Amino acid sequence: MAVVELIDVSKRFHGNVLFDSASLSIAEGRTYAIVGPNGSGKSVLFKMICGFQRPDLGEIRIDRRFLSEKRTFPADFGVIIDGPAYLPFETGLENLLRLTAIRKLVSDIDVRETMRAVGLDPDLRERVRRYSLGMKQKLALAQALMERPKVLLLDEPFNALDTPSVDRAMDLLLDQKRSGTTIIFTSHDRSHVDRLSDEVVVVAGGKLVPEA
Ligand SMILES: Nc1ncnc2c1ncn2[C@@H]1O[C@H](COP(=O)(O)OP(=O)(O)OP(=O)(O)O)[C@@H](O)[C@H]1O
Repeated sequence: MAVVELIDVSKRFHGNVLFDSASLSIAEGRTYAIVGPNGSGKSVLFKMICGFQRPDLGEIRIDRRFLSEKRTFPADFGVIIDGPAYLPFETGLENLLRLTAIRKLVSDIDVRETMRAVGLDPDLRERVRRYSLGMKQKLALAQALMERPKVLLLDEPFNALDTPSVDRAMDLLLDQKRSGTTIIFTSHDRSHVDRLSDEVVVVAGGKLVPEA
């Protein structure tokens, strides 16, 4: 079964048609790059997959294994969409530990290890409010990866990262891919798309079209 399936999904805002009966099937263990110009609807697509926004028409099916018991949104996905809201007066580690305390799937040691893996010092006393753009992006990556989800939904995961940090993030995601994680991501950088993806899907004319 597909991990995520979009069936004839339509979505518009104030007459601006983003999706017009678009369909897409995401197979387990594959990595998909979603590409398209600014404003074409990539972030809206991700929000619809997560259940933050609803399609006007059509259906989005998520494999039941990834749905939490009482809810209909995919709790078991690791997600980066629109920089998550952190508590500005707490450190990066404190913010992440608040999140892992909800489900208790991983230990404090695991969280520290994930922070180091993305290039953040877990013992840094700096409050998140003082973080640079790149540090916030690393925190978002750590947040998405820390509970070792089987599906990653990453809107611009390499945004604001310097070259060594992009390489580090890329290696981490390639590791995830090798271990069978399903990844859906966007990037405006073709070299990132080529290095990471198995499939490229283009948002064009309201449809989701596999790149030839
Ligand atoms: N909640 C909303 N209400 C009204 N319009 C919205 C809403 N969310 C998104 N839009 C509009 O939908 C369009 C697509 O936005 P989206 O952020 O999905 O584009 P994108 O493909 O991710 O672009 P980029 O490459 O710049 O990140 C934009 O014109 C945006 O203004």
